[in-house]
This record gives sequence, structure tokens and C-alpha cells, in this order.
Amino acid sequence: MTVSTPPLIPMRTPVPGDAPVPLSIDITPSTLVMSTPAHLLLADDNDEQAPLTGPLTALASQVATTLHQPGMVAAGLISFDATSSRLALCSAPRWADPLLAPYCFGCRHPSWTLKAEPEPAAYLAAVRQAQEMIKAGPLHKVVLARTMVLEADRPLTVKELLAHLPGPNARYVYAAPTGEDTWLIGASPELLVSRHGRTVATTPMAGSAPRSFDPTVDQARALALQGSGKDLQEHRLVVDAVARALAPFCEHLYVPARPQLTATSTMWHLSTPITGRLRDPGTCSLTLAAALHPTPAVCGTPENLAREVIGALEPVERGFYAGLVGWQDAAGDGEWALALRCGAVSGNTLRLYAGAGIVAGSEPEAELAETSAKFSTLLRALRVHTDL
Ligand SMILES: C=C(O[C@H]1C=CC=C(C(=O)O)[C@@H]1O)C(=O)O
Repeated sequence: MTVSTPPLIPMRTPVPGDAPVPLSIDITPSTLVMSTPAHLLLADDNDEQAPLTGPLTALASQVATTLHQPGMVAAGLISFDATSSRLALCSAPRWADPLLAPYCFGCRHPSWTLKAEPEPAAYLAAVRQAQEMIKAGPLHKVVLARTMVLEADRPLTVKELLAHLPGPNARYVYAAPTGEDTWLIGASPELLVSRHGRTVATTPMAGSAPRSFDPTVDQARALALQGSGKDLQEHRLVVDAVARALAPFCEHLYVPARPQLTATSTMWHLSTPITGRLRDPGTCSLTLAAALHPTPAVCGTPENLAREVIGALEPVERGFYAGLVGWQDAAGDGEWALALRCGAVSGNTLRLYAGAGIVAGSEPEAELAETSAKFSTLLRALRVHTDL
């Protein structure tokens, strides 16, 4: 069994003013917080420039004209449907070492009430409907998501929620403002794309299995995933789409023939670390993100049909879930993770999102269990005990 190491991301060279791991993170309601395998970024809105809110296709040129000073970054969220974004333009980003472990000790957790939306039975019905469409063709794969609404007995703060999220293998931990006193927080395993100089990296994931507390069962699930025809097919669709989208930008593109296993604290995933070298050093990270998003890891194939099916079968708008969270600097370097394993925070409410890739060979009950396991990334971190 091969278990992957994190993707190769060159460390950013420390500059004067960088801080060591912070003991307490100083954030305001407009701070984007993003911890990646290489660093922690804290980016605040610039008082003189409103955040960029346009479609993904317009962002590369808007960011290029707006980031006029070395050291500035544009950082934030891009929606799943790519029509809207919220990128703060930050002239003095704070960089520090990544967050590796929870940094909240002995806090009082709220009491929660939970409600699945839609109910599990409705999700199962939607999965079966999607499978009928796949049988009829030409749909091959669609990612169907559901949500879980958690109501706390008191208002939630991003600071307290974020403090519990870092942990083993949650490669991208983030809290990003989405509006007046609303945020998306999450702990995602998946890198959509990074660009550092001429080096491009992406780690598509698809094909998953919940982890088990029993080590024997856990290993058996990992091995079964590695040999599962259904999961390998689901994974291949994503790798092919990603390689096709990146190829025109790259003079070399290394695509491993077989996926690896990646573990998070709650899931096993099939993942393929792809690296490339840019043909044109002027291609920025947002141009690459626009060419890739949405991959079949969050949407499906064919893409337009999958989008329609998602619109028809998912009762809750995705918003920024399954969109992108990340940053780009004035040199065009940047990192964009998929906004997965996340929840939208507003007042006392936290709405969690989780999806699963549906293909012809899917078993609806297993896809429901997979979404439950994906919810448990945040539920466990926040000490919410529930039988999903
Ligand atoms: C859509 C989600 O996960 C994606 C990422 C990794 C594996 C996936 C899968 O196996 O279905 C999903 O494509 C989610 O976490 O909500």
C-alpha cells in the first residue's frame, strides 16, 4: 500500500516581518485565514479598496492590474458556479508557519441541535435519480452534496471554531469572510492548483472511503479503495479532465499512471499529485484556476450537464462550498484549494456541506455514508457527537 506524502510546494522564503507560529491568532471579522502545508496567511481587507466580487474568468486580469506593489496579495473565496468571488486586496499580508494542531485548550463548547437538509431519504432518492440519468447517458459522473444545519445555544465566533480545525492531514485550514458577519470555515484535503514561478502543482482527489477507529478495518478499507474499479474509474475521470485543462499551459506535465492513497483524520482518498512547468512564465495562478474549475471532483462529466443536474437535484445552493479558497500575489504565484469539508457560519448557525461523486457503479447507501464521514471532519473537530 502506498500512502502519499503532501504535494511538493516550495516553501516561501521568509522575509523580515514574518512571525513564528502564533499562539493566538489576531483576526478581525474581515480577515482571511488560510493555513497550507507551507505557511499560514492572514490577509485583511484593504480599507481603500473594496474586495473583488466578479466572476472567476475576470479575476486574473483584475488582480494583475490591482496588485501594483510587491508583497500585496488578493485572497479569499470563489463560488462553486464561478460567477462570484470575494477576494480581499491586502497590502500587508501576515505570513507565519502553518497551523499543525488545534490551538484551543479547555474552551466551553456550545450545545448543538442538528438537522439534515435534505433528509437522508431524499438524498438517497436524488442519488438514484442521478444514476438513472447516468444509465440513459451522456452523463458519466455527478457530485451530489447535502447539508447538515447545526444550531448552537449561543452566537458562534470564527476565532473559536477555527482554533479546533487544524489537525493531521487537514492540509488547507481556512476561515474566509463571505459577507457582513458571515464566514466559510473548513479543513480541506484538496489542492486545485498552485503556481510558484514556473512550477504548477495540483492534486486531484476522487474515490473515497471513511476511516475506521479499528486499525484492521481501517487498513482493509484503504486496500479495498485502492483496488475498487468503481473508485478508480471515478478518479480517472477527474485526472483526465485536470491533465487536459493544464496541458495547453505547460511544457512538461507529469501525470502519475496510478493514484496514491491519501489519509485525512476521517477519510481515505485516491489522489494523484500532478506537476508541470509553465510554457509562459506570465501565466498566473488565477488563469490556471479558471481553466480547471470546476473539475469533476466537485461537479461531474460532461461539466455543463453535471451542473444542470446539481441545480435540479440539490435543494440547497452551494454558494462558496466546492468553490475555491486561496491567494495570489503580485508575481502571479498563488495557491487555490477546493473549499471542501466546510461550513457556513452565521450567528448561531453552522451549515455543513458534503458531497460524493456518483457514477454508474455507485451504491446509494455507501454514498450517503461517505457524505456522513465527510461531515465528521468538522463535527469531530468541534466535539459534536451524533449518529449521522
Ligand atoms: C465533494 C467532496 O469531496 C470531493 C473530494 C474528494 C473526494 C471526493 C469523492 O470521492 O467523491 C469528492 O470528489 C466533499 O468533500 O464535499
